[in-house]
Amino acid sequence: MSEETNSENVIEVKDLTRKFKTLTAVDSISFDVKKGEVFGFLGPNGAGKTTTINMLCTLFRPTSGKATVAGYDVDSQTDLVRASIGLVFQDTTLDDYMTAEQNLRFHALAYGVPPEVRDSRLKSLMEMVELWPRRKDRTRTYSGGMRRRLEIARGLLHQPKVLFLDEPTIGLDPQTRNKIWGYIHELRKQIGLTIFMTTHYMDEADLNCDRIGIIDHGKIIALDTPTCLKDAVGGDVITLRTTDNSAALEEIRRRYNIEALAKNDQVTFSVQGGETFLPEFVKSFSGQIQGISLRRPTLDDVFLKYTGREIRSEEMSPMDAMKARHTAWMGRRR
Ligand SMILES: Nc1ncnc2c1ncn2[C@@H]1O[C@H](COP(=O)(O)OP(=O)(O)OP(=O)(O)O)[C@@H](O)[C@H]1O
Repeated sequence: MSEETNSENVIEVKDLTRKFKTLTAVDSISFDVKKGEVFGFLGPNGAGKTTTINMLCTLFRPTSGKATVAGYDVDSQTDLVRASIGLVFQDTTLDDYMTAEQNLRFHALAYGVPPEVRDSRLKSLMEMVELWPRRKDRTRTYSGGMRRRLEIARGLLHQPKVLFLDEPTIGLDPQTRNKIWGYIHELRKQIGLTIFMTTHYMDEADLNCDRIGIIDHGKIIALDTPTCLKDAVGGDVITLRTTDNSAALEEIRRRYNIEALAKNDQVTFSVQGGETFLPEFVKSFSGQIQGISLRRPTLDDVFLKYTGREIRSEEMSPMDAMKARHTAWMGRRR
């Protein structure tokens, strides 16, 4: 029996925590995702995105806290949660020696898709991801982009309420990335599917997500629509290079009461009405300006505002990330 508390929310997360020995990978996070939303989970490598997805998909048990997906508890109603979700992970989980169609048929059997709808569903999903003509080919002959598209089709075969996508566009060419976003938006429009996805790509999240949660060191540091997150940066972003950046920081603080950030030989700060501020600033600045630019804030600026760091500054090794994901896929609930 569903325990849904708010029919609008397809995912509800309260104080969810996951520890690995002494490391707290996810640290008491709380958020909700509404039906039909494209919700993006954004953060640097090792921030806790995949661990969160793994808990919501019932692959990892929470250390503490609670989460429901489609109204079912991720810890005590795992089978019901699994039947309600589709999964697409970064690393492929297709069987290379089967054809694309066999991979999908196998999934349909495993998920108990009724035989009378199996063929028509399979065809329409393979057509959606433009792989119907290649259905008889073994997936080991598929490109990375084709595999990801097939995995999306497979994840939808049992008509889940939520599709979880872990870095769905990582490593793909721009054309395939656009296609994948096209499918996601189409699915949301046609069947009101809820999408929960993780990404490092700030620009994609900005363009495509209804709301974004930014996670860092296991904690959600900001959560809102992309527009509201960027508005909170406080205006236009000015980036300045001078011969003496500490003197520049001091002058900006003294004259404008703004705490600028010095990073990578640059000083960054934000102001309202950048177009009028900039010429006035250049005229009256007492130091030597080597370069200056003005732009609208991006989600990178949002991350910088809340953490004082750039999102790409901390990278977990690819091997580390692969190991974590492999462990999850082996299905060991730990
Ligand atoms: N199975 C595991 N055993 C031990 N530590 C783990 C395991 N899985 C993840 N971790 C650690 O938990 C932290 C969060 O990892 P997680 O994979 O959730 O981050 P992420 O934000 O998804 O990173 P990425 O963007 O690289 O996928 C990292 O420090 C990672 O090393």
